[in-house]
Amino acid sequence: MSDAEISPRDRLIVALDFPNVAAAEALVWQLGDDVAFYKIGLELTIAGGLDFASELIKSGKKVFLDLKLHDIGNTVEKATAAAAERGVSLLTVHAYPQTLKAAAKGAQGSALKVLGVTVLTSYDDADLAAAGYAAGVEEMVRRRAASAREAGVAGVICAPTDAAMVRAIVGPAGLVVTPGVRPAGADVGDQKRIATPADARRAGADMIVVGRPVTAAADPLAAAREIVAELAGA
Ligand SMILES: O=C(O)c1cc(=O)[nH]c(=O)n1[C@@H]1O[C@H](COP(=O)(O)O)[C@@H](O)[C@H]1O
Repeated sequence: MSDAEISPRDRLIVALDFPNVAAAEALVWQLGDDVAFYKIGLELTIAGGLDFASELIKSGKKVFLDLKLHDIGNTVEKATAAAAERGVSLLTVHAYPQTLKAAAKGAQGSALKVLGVTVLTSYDDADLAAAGYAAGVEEMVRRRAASAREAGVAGVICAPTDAAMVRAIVGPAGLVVTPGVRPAGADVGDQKRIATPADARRAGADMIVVGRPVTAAADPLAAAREIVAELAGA
């Protein structure tokens, strides 16, 4: 499917960051046909989310398994192959060359798309310095996006504020997915590098990941619909 053929609805991935499957299930039921793509991350995975991922896939939804893998090559390769076996569409690994190459190998021959996490959207230059890195966010994002391209994974996760720069590195075929998305006026929470859905899309994001602005909204369905409408207009 070419980029132009992806509908605005399919560009929204809702993050099911819940402490149990019942809460995630209730939200999916509430959002109905308005949302087709869900992200299952660390919290829900630990609380039974893997079986729930299989159920979602069976019901026709797409699943992004956000495990942000980072380990020795053999472990990453086998874990990626296991995720592919489960039928999830997307899987995250941290964008270190060894890890990316192992994940690319594990996904070989399957429909699974591996995304390399560049620099977390909750990090700024000071956070990288505190972690011992000499490079700032921009240099690190550039380096990691290039590593993802060189390893041959499907794409990257980056902040919407980095999307244009990343697009230039990964090219038109690379998948650019951006969390850290906040509709105008929404609570920022722990995110530091953010943009609105329309700005993320205009900067070159193929898909956006949204959690709390939908899951914590008084009316999650209305919030999701507004985001899809904003994407459609961008
Ligand atoms: O890989 C991710 O999805 C991710 C990468 C990143 O740099 N920042 C980031 O926020 N995320 C995830 O995206 C979601 C954002 O959630 P909200 O801040 O509630 O919209 C969370 O599930 C995060 O785990």
